[in-house]
Amino acid sequence: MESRKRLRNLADSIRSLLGLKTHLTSTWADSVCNIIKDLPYEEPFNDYHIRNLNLKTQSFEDKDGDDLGTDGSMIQVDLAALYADLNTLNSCRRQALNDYLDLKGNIRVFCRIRPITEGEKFGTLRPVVAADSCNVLLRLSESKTKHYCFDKVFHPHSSQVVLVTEKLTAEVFSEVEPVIKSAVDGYNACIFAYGQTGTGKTFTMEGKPDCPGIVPLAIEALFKQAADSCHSFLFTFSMLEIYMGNLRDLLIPQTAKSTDSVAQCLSVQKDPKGGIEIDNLVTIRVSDFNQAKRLYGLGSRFRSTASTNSNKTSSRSHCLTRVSMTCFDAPERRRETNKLWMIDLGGSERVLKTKAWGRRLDEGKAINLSLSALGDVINALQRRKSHVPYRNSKLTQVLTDSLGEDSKTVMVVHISPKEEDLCETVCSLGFATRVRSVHLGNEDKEVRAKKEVAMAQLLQRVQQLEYERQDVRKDIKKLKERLHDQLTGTEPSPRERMEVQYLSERLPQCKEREERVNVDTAGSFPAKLPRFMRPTICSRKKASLDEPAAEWVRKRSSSVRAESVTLPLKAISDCGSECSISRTSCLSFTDYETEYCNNASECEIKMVALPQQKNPHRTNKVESSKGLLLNNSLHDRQKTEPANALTNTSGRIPAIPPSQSQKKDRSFEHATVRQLNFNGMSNKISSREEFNNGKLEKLTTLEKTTSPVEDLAIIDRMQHPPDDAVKKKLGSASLSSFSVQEAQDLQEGLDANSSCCGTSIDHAYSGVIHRKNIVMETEWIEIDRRTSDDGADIIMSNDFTTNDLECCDRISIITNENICSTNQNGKSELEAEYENFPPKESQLLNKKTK
Ligand SMILES: Nc1ncnc2c1ncn2[C@@H]1O[C@H](COP(=O)(O)OP(=O)(O)OP(=O)(O)O)[C@@H](O)[C@H]1O
Repeated sequence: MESRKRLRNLADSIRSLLGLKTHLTSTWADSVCNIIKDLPYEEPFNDYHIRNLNLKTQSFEDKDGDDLGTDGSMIQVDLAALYADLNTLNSCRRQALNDYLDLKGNIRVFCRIRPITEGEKFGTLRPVVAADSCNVLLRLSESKTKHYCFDKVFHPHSSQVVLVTEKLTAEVFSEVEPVIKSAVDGYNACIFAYGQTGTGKTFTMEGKPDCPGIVPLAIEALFKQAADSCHSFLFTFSMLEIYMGNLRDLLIPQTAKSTDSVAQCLSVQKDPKGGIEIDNLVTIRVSDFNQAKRLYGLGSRFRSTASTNSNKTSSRSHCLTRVSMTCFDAPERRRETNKLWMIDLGGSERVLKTKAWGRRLDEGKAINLSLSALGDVINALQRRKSHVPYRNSKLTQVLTDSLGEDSKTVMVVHISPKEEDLCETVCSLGFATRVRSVHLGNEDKEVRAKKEVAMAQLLQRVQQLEYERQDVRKDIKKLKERLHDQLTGTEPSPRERMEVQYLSERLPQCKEREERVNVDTAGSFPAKLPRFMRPTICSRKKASLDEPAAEWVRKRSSSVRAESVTLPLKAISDCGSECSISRTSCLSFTDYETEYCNNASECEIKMVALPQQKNPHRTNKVESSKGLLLNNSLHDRQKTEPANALTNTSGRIPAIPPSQSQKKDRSFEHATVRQLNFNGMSNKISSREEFNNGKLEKLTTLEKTTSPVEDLAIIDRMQHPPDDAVKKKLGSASLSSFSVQEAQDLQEGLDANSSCCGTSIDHAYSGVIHRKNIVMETEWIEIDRRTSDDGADIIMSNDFTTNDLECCDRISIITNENICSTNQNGKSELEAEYENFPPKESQLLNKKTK
């Protein structure tokens, strides 16, 4: 009876859709229905969409019938129920988290106290800071103390990563994590590291290889949580610095001169709806954590740092790392595209104390000015002022759409425990209090205590929901496997049968929970909270609890959606990759090789795909090859510049492949840098350079191929100083970077431009963005990008770890003429650097951290 009614309705619908005037017969409708019913069902069963729910209903209805009660359809029904359950849990978790953050305040401020370092212990200094979990006590004098309150205080011994019950837990990061969850839920978010120079901002954000900081952990968490959700996300990565009020893209080769147009073409644009976009900022699509982490490593290397009186490797700019995420199939998210900003702010400093002058002074002033502007903006937001002075600095302009009521912000304020830094500590804590004060400042103790209880309950609920989600996901996985077995005809094992049995018993509980939650959300949440603590209409809207609110969110989201298109890239289309372009520029970051090149897109970016699999017959050719020279130029500007040493390539010196015993012989490592590099690369390429008539000459010869990793490890261990001849050469040499495969390609007359890179610092970077993304050098050269007093960017050296070696298929040598720029003592920076050779272990370690 029911099905007849449906058929009649269907006939009516079809008729009205087709606009037919004649009445369609039920026989015709029957036959259409049969056709529809017989259509193959192809769509993968991978989420909880309405289709599944319909299927569920239909299957339940048909259970009484004959043919739909099969195992396969039952599993599908169960899966649909589980997906629905997961969906419910997701919304509950999102809601609980938002309530929690509402109570905590959208701007949370933590304080981290730097430990006293080894050197400081032996001075006359004494710690002036005492702290408990939320308070900092500052001893201003013997009789006077000052008290500051924060959302959380990290003691000097608070470790970045700790081992708790055999599990690594990130102490600092765990406090930041709720913001990451909000980012997955579609909120814009900012995480700042603020503080006096040398107090550990970079340590907190970047960390070290053995104790990663907030940025790597946050990116990892983003990917994990996105994978755990039922949605598909598209992530893009960008990195820039704000140096002396100018935006610089850290993911494109930094030009040698800050006056270069490439360095200045980034500009902040605001669309009519308030969304902020940075024109020409390179945005690289990343599909997993490792890709993003590698990019972060690359960007960090190009950051402006310099030695100051306060910090040997002081960051002279604000470093902004942006991860944007887009999710099209989750209308309940706050925005379709949202951003997570992680910002390592430049160190605030008192000019009088640091005795900075010249460029260092200007940098310090620029940093202080923009920090002050940031404080003004956050303060205006906290006070809910009608005017928020975003336009007062580039930093706040860039963050306009990510700092505000509708965003989440965490600021970690860093202070030094030293007595001599007391003034700066007072300033930093004053800044932090100003940022935080209004939101929670005037609460009395009782109110605050109630709030704490409510927050603890909410947090507990979030955690509990998280566990439940994990359970459901496990169940889904099992059922999917079972379904797969069904489809492929594999017999279930007794254990699998038991699991399925168990799951079908669990499903009614899921349904129960769904109903319970529906009742919960219908009323106010959380019911036990006093009225002032319950979510406002606004926050309920934010949490998408009310249907009209969800509609509103959807409308809004279109306005904040980033302009992003995905294009198949010609050069790599064979490999099925894509290039995602944001506004003017965006790179897809796949495992294929990527190079920057002058004849590429508008922003001079070229994607190059080199064959991943080596052609076996090439090896022979390589063995027989002699005297190969690789040279390339990225920019026209550089093409016309005669300064590049690699253009002076007339000389040819036959390279003698070292014997195995030579490779292991440490004395062999005393040879010239380049020789060492390529000989180190498993005899694949031998390269020599010599000065002939005052000109640098370079010769590279391909030899035999063996595994590169093992031999490269030799380079890693080298700690010998360069000899005099090398030092001399470095004064005017340049950069070269190429892989064995590229050399082979060249040998076969393939595209020379795409096969190698490198004649200047820019090219060093092209060397970096390659399949394995490593620029490698000899141990005694470490990368440390500095900006000299005359504005030239200097890459002093490069560092790498043994882990890097494992995925290395490219070597770069950075020896740039800019290195010659002199320091205050009239010595070249490089010369000054070499005075310290051989570097002590501690020096190396110290440098590697930056
Ligand atoms: N919590 C910590 N534990 C161990 N070492 C730390 C900690 N915080 C800072 N350090 C060390 O102190 C030194 C300075 O730290 P860092 O470079 O991160 O300071 P910064 O605030 O970023 O300075 P700047 O603003 O000048 O860039 C580094 O050697 C770092 O390893």
